[in-house]
Amino acid sequence: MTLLVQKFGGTSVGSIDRIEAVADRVMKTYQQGHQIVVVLSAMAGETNRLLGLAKQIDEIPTARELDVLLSAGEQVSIALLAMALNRRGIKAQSLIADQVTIRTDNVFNNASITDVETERLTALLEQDNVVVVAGFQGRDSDNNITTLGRGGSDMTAVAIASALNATECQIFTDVDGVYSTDPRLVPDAKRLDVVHFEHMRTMASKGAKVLQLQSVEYALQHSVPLRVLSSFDDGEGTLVTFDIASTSSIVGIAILGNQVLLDVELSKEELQRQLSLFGVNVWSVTAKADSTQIVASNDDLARLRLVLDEKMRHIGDVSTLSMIGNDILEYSDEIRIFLSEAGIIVHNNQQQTDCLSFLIDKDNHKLAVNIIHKRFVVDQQRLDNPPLLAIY
Ligand SMILES: Nc1ncnc2c1ncn2[C@@H]1O[C@H](COP(=O)(O)OP(=O)(O)O)[C@@H](O)[C@H]1O
Ligand SMILES: N[C@@H](CC(=O)OP(=O)(O)O)C(=O)O
Repeated sequence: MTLLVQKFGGTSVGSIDRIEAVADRVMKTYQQGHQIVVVLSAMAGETNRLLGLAKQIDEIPTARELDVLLSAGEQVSIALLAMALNRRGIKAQSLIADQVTIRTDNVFNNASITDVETERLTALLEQDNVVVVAGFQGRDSDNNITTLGRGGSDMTAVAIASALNATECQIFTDVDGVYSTDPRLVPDAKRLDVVHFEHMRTMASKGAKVLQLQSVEYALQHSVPLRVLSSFDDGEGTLVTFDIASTSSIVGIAILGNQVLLDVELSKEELQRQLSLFGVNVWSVTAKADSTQIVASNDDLARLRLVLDEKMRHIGDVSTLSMIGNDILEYSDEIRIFLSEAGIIVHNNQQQTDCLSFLIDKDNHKLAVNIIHKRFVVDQQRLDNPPLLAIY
């Protein structure tokens, strides 16, 4: 008998019909003789709806109360799925994180899991229950509700899979695996059968939101077998693996959107001091002649305004385009030329061993990712693997 942890994201449980479809899928796996812990996100749009309510009260709501509010979304979806399974004659119980217990540190809104108790999960599994656990939430050492940061249900699933030594942690979502780039932006994107953990980590850190970054890092550290699958269709999905199996040097392209480029009339040192004092994280800090440019998340704009006030000027909405793979640093100049020929301005660029990143205007990111993907993924793979000549 194998033990599987199956996580279903917001779109996969976005309506009663979708929850019924998840129940059918879970029932099928259960009837094949597997033990299953299901981890659910809130129904699609629900976390944002709750966030919107909070912002009507306060643009920067109290962090503790925000977690009490946002964690409510997952409590709804787990109860509905457990009911749907019960109605099918399957024993199922839903548990919020506090009931499991899933312990975290005390960083409200962005907590890290420190420990998952297995006693209650194991007891329920041994009594043939499907256990349906609320993702995204935990409990700190003072008994407060915490949440794990956006996309945090992936983290819940991986931590439970690790604690229970599950055979596989399966992340079911609205695409049928990890692609060479976001298939919603690039119709030509290719599904990867396997992707190496290190590359997956870089892709997640650069905006490929199909897996949450912390969950990939946790799975890597704790050797949790991880697979991304479609909750809509059957198929093998993408296995995130420790073996290096990729034949081509370029693995994929990630886009990190929702960023702003800001110019601040402060020295780099003074700005960094202010940011760390107020605990605001920014992605890049570049000293200019009389000011400092930073790239930050749009979500932090209200807090940055509070800290920096009139010293801060909003230059524009930007995105980071990153190409990930082995031995790719040699492509840097070629990509810059290619982008400039397409009329796309590169505000800044960075490189690390397996990744090249370019900061571009948000309005250009769809065009940029499409042309870079065609030139460096589709055409390159054609060159690497020419089609065999047909012999008649
Ligand atoms: N390289 C990629 N491969 C697959 N999907 C990607 C990639 N990059 C971005 N995505 C996006 O990730 C989405 C799935 O993540 P998310 O919306 O968080 O799902 P869920 O609601 O199931 O947690 C896909 O719909 C797709 O648009
Ligand atoms: N509901 C949370 C947690 C989550 O993981 O959601 P999803 O799996 O839909 O990305 C969020 O919206 O961030």
